[in-house]
Amino acid sequence: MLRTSILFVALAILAPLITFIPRLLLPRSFTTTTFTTTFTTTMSPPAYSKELHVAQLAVQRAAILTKRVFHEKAKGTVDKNDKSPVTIGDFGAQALIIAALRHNFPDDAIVAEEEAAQLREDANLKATIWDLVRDTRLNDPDAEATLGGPVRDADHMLELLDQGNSPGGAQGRIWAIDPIDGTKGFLRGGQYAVCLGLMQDGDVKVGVLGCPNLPVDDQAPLTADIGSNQTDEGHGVLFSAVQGHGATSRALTAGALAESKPISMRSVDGSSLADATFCESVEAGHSAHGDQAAIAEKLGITKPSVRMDSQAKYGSIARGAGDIYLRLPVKATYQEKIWDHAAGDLIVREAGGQVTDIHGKRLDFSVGRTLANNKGVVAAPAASHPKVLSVVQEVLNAKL
Ligand SMILES: Nc1ncnc2c1ncn2[C@@H]1O[C@H](COP(=O)(O)O)[C@@H](OP(=O)(O)O)[C@H]1O
Ligand SMILES: [Mg+2]
Ligand SMILES: [Mg+2]
Ligand SMILES: [Mg+2]
Repeated sequence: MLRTSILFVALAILAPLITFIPRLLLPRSFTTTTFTTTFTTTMSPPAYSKELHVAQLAVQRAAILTKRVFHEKAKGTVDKNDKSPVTIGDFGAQALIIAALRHNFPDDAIVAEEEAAQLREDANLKATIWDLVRDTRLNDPDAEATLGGPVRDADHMLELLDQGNSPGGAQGRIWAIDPIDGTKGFLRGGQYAVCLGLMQDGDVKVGVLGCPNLPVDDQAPLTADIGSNQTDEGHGVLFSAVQGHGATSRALTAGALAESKPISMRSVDGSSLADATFCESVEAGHSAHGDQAAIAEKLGITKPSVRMDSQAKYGSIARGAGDIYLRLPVKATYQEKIWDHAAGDLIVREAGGQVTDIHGKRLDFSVGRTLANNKGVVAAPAASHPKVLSVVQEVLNAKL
């Protein structure tokens, strides 16, 4: 009897200590939900995991729509005020992505490239885009439910499209959407990308790029050619990155996410640049081909440049299919748009690259809808970036 009482008293004294000491020893990321009774622990989810998941599915769903338009002869092209083209694919993809973001993150701000004004004045255009948006869904019911299911009606589609009008800036959570980057490539039958990035206080935290016309194989040689059979199973890549967690690629699907693989840039240092592959825009109006050729020559690069539309360039160098991406300004007054770079900048840096402007400054996403504080883009493996940048400056200074 006495022994049992002593045991009870000892247990009463020890029990709180047994539950308290392990809490002191565990890192803060562990939550001790039912610790006192069962000693089981659960890890808190990695940073931005929900945002990443929603972004990946939203890009996949939008890419289903863009692929349908890509394979049609009539892509419903209209000219925007700045004379650049926009298609029914751009509008439809943007509406679908904003619908998914609004469903999951109703309080977040959105900076998106397109707006609904032209659709409000053109009933046929609105109806054509609505047909596409209404009929596009992921073939996995859980994945589709994650995105909130179909858009309600054509008028709601217009309201969604116009919700990408945030001025951007340095505060809070802001998504950047380029529903089709490389619209000119899209129209030509070349590369294009569906792009989505999340910024927190002006810093890119999540980046996702859907590239329907890139080969799935990370090792496939870098080429502007998308292959003779564009519906080929071997095409379509989804690149992703979360700040501090590396970059991945996976096959782009029409339903649930495929398995991912980590990606990294090739290790090219300043002394091995002769073997490097550099890529640049197809459009001569978007970057200075002549300056870029002079830089490549000074770096001792012998292979011709690979010309490719869209942020597929960022994805391609991030997975080591190419090495350097140069985007030197054609016009001193042009301001790059944040949606043209947010996702790609993070994916390249998380894959072991460095991305700066021609002055060596990191791209600054905190000053509005454009990269007003930057000029041009120089992206390269981190070890060779200083050398590439010094040659960029040498060539540009020689012109002054
Ligand atoms: N003068 C210019 N200089 C640099 N970029 C430009 C430009 N005019 C348009 N662009 C941008 O270049 C993007 C395409 O890049 P790339 O040449 O790498 O394919 C376009 O995106 P959209 O196609 O989304 O409009 C557009 O925003
Ligand atoms: Mg455009
Ligand atoms: Mg773009
Ligand atoms: Mg675009």
